[in-house]
Amino acid sequence: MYKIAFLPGDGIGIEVGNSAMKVAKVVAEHFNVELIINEKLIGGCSYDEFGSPLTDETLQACYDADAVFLGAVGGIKWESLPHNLKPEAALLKLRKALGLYANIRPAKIYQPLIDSSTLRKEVLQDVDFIVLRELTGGIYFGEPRAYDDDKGFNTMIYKKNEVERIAKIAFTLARERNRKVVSVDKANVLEVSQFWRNIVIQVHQEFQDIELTHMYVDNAAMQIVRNPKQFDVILTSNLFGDILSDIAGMITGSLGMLPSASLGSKYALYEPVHGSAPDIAGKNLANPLASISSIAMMFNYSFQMKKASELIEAAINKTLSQGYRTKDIFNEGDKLVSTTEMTEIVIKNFLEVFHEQGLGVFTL
Ligand SMILES: NC(=O)c1ccc[n+]([C@@H]2O[C@H](COP(=O)([O-])OP(=O)(O)OC[C@H]3O[C@@H](n4cnc5c(N)ncnc54)[C@H](O)[C@@H]3O)[C@@H](O)[C@H]2O)c1
Ligand SMILES: CC(C)[C@H](C(=O)O)[C@@H](O)C(=O)O
Ligand SMILES: [Mg+2]
Repeated sequence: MYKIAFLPGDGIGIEVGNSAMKVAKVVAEHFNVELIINEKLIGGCSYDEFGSPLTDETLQACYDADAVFLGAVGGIKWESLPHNLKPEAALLKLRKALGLYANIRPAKIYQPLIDSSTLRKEVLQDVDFIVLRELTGGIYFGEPRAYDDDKGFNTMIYKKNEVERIAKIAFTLARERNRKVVSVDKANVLEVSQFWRNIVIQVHQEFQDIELTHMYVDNAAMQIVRNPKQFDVILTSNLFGDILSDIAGMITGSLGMLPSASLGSKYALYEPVHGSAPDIAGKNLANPLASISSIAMMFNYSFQMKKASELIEAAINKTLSQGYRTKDIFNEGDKLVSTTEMTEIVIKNFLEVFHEQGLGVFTL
């Protein structure tokens, strides 16, 4: 039995969150696992209901769960609230409270989408890398921070143990992959980045089988678009990782394709990389695949159900190879479908790949 804290949030978070839960239920049922889904408010909708974007009740539901799924938070309606009441503050507080310092954002090209990107096919073929973003430190959390009529400031700060633990994760992940880590920083300008680089080099002493290189963040942004195949694991700080992972999103054709896992020593949260997309919210247009793929990561990392995770990914691939596309990845000749239709087709394909593999009575 596994407990999921389900926080759909705002905008398309609700639509793609529902898709994710539908898939999770079907997958669990077929693997003979009981899922208990505990739905709670977070973000703007929580502010509207309780005057706070993150309540103790929601936080407690996350502490009590085996895994958290979050849709997205934010929207125009809440943009002028004070910083601590903004929907986004809830997400940051949640990440910090759960100690989710390691954010894994895989950028992998789904073969059927190779012609849908704004980038050329030859550039994209075989691209498969991870942006490993430090998630509970850096400028997102540094003090002091404030603004008034004359000035605004934030503090980019990293402590030794924060860099050490994320660097260890990077090298460990690389060991299971192609054994290459590029640490991305701005050491030519920022002291905090020089410190980051020094610590990464120190940690690397214990991982001599892994190739370590360093790259400035401006160059890295360019290299991801120029030649993404060169990357295996990109290790970077909170702010740089936020920006680089959206760039990496375009490799997959759309932000709506990019999943993520945020892990700490005790808790785990899964969410699509994209936001609440106010421009398409409530129209059944959103691409649910980033969320469904985040569910695949949940089954893999939190429930240790690798087979289930692989079959979800196989179902996504099959759906795409059949030509089904939401609007964000649609090209002439494709079959245009809504969020809910895409979800139903992925579920149908999951059932097919499940039975094709002769897993009719799969028990863990
Ligand atoms: N994790 C989160 O909750 C999260 C992440 C990013 C942004 N946000 C918030 O979301 C709000 C909107 O931010 P934004 O517009 O900069 O970023 P966004 O990711 O919401 O949208 C950027 C663009 O991508 C499109 N898009 C995003 N996800 C899509 C999907 N699944 N299917 C199809 N198209 C998709 C949108 O329509 C939009 O054109 C803001 O309030 C922001 O703070 C939240
Ligand atoms: C909504 C915002 C707080 C968040 C971030 O900046 O971390 C988002 O952009 C993301 O990438 O998860
Ligand atoms: Mg972001």
